[in-house]
Amino acid sequence: MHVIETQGLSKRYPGVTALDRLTVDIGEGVTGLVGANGAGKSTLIKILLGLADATGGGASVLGHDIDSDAAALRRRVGYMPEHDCLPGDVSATELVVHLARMSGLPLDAARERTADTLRHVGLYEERYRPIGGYSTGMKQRVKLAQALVHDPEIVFLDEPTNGLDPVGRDEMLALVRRIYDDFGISVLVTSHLLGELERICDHVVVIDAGVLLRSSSVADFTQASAELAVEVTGDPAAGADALADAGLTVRREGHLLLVDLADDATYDVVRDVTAGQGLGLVRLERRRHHIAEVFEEEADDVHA
Ligand SMILES: Nc1ncnc2c1ncn2[C@@H]1O[C@H](COP(=O)(O)OP(=O)(O)OP(=O)(O)O)[C@@H](O)[C@H]1O
Repeated sequence: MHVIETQGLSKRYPGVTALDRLTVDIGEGVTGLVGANGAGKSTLIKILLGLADATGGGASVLGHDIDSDAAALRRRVGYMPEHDCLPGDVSATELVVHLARMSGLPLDAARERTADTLRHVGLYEERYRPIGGYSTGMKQRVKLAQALVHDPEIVFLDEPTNGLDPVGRDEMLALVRRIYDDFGISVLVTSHLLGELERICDHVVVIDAGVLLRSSSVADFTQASAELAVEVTGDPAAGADALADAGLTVRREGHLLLVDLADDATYDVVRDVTAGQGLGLVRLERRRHHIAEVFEEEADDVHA
């Protein structure tokens, strides 16, 4: 089932085309929306939420048309905006309870859901202190909590790792993944960093200057290459020579030997040759691409 469908969706500002006839279907799970700054990620989210009007084409979220059925749609979605938009003089608890009530929850349920959600995102005693004194990481968690408190079926997270240090990024990415794994809530998450999305997403949509470059599963993006990574104890140069003598195509990358994988017999040849040379085999694995490499290759093709 598709949770998001767009057909020829466009958004033109005077002098700028933020989205250019975007047609894409997005299924359940965690989907990454990737693109450089200004690629049109926030614009797409705002249009899907009904916060901005498209200038062409159409879209639906959870089967609701974004134009004719926007109120019903908004009851079922959560939104974490990109920029800092939190009032500094109220606590996380006060803010999230307030927003839960605006989403229609009775007071008792709003309080209970707020406590659960803030605990889930990792805010504990601090939740009673004014938000103005929070770190960036804590503010991002409050924004995430308010997107989840009314138990939506899909959440839009706009650059949730923005401004976080590496540890904070890892924690936030783990939280994002758990939104789907623990609660079955689908996620559309944006980032300009391909590498971080490949770790947590099932599917990735890449846009550039408002144009769809690619939409595919992360597994397709990172499909195994026809190359074996071999690591041996001892001198890698000797290992490379011996493998080449055995008829394999080998190149060196630091201490790794990269061997063209002709067929399954290549594994046996590597094992026998390294054993014959008295080299211990530390690693023998089929290499996987990283999304960033694939993306760079495609970008090179486009610009060639
Ligand atoms: N209200 C607006 N008026 C005019 N141009 C706009 C407006 N909002 C966005 N744009 C332009 O549309 C393009 C897409 O912007 P958008 O914010 O969607 O990109 P983004 O991929 O989310 O990037 P970022 O991560 O920097 O926010 C940019 O060129 C931006 O300058």
